[in-house]
Amino acid sequence: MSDRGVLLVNLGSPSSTQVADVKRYLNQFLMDPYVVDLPWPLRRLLVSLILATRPKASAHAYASIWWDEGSPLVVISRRVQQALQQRLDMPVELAMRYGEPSIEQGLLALAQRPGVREVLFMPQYPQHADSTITTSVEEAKRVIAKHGLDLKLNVVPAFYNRPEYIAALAQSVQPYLAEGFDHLLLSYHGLPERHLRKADPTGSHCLASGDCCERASAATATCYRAHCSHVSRELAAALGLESAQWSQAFQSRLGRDKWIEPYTEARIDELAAQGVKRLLVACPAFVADCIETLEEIGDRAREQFIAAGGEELVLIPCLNDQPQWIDVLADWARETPALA
Ligand SMILES: C=CC1=C(C)c2cc3[nH]c(cc4nc(cc5[nH]c(cc1n2)c(C)c5CCC(=O)O)C(CCC(=O)O)=C4C)c(C)c3C=C
Ligand SMILES: [Fe+2]
Ligand SMILES: [Fe+2]
Repeated sequence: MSDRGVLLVNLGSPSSTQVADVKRYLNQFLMDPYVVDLPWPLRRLLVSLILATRPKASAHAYASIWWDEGSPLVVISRRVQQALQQRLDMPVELAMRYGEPSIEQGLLALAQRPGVREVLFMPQYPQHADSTITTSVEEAKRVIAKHGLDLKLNVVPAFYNRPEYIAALAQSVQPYLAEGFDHLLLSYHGLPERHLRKADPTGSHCLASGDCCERASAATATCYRAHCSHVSRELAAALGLESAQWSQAFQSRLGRDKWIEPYTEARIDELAAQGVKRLLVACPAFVADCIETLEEIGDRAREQFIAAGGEELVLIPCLNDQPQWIDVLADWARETPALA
């Protein structure tokens, strides 16, 4: 038996679609200083304002996509965990940064497994962001210190540039292209521009010019937008697409700050105005379908596109528990070098 265990980590969902549960989840999520990066008093004030109205609207949105077994994100992640467990000779646990199963529960479960001393910490995010990966790693460190766990954390980094990920994504998108399409929109989760600047170790590269993300720099290693652009370019190349056949945009903006552009909402209207009738949308910031894909794109963006003159918007499912993706995760778990 291995001295390693795997912890798959994703964002998490409310425990139910009740407004009170959604409110509790949003409070935990938005009070995370890596997500709303304001000093505590301002963060508390802003989040309290958001919590006055958003839980009701979000609960309604969650209810529209909820499955009998629970939140799609958590149910799919659980399926991935189980499928991965069948391929690996080491324990595999699932954890969510917000809600349950928590990172604390996941790490404690691994710590109780005889012989496990190293955790392969696998955040399920293709692109780096402090609001996703950094906060999860920091939470894991906090839990290890709090319980004095004898566990080493081996973090598998964002995989935007791993050819196996691009190949699995291309394989999942290809059948939809084969059915005919006018345009493929790659819609990524958005991020406040301020987060990009903060993550830039050079302090001067990100957003200094329109094409900063197309040029290699010391900032590239932690630049969310550069990672998205990399995935888009590589995916389009793998699919043999011409530049006019696809574009990239950013969804899910919250609040009044400037987030990275172009916004998906604006792009949907532009594409309809350009005469696109059959629009395919893939969401490569997510490996599991969730409220952001199923409700925001599959329901709301579809309605918007049709109202603007489009005929059909097809949401391409995330990698979810597709076998080719589970194989990739299993290979990465086996091949990640042990910590010294
Ligand atoms: C300041 C707000 C937010 C930042 C920054 C942010 C970054 C970010 N999020 C994801 C992935 C997911 N986000 C999801 C839901 C979601 N995201 C925000 C806000 C920010 N996200 C909110 C308020 C919500 C909840 C839903 C809503 O009320 O609209 C989800 C889905 C969760 C689910 O249960 O299905 C995912 C996944 C990434 C990758 C990211 C940074 C790049
Ligand atoms: Fe989000
Ligand atoms: Fe950048």
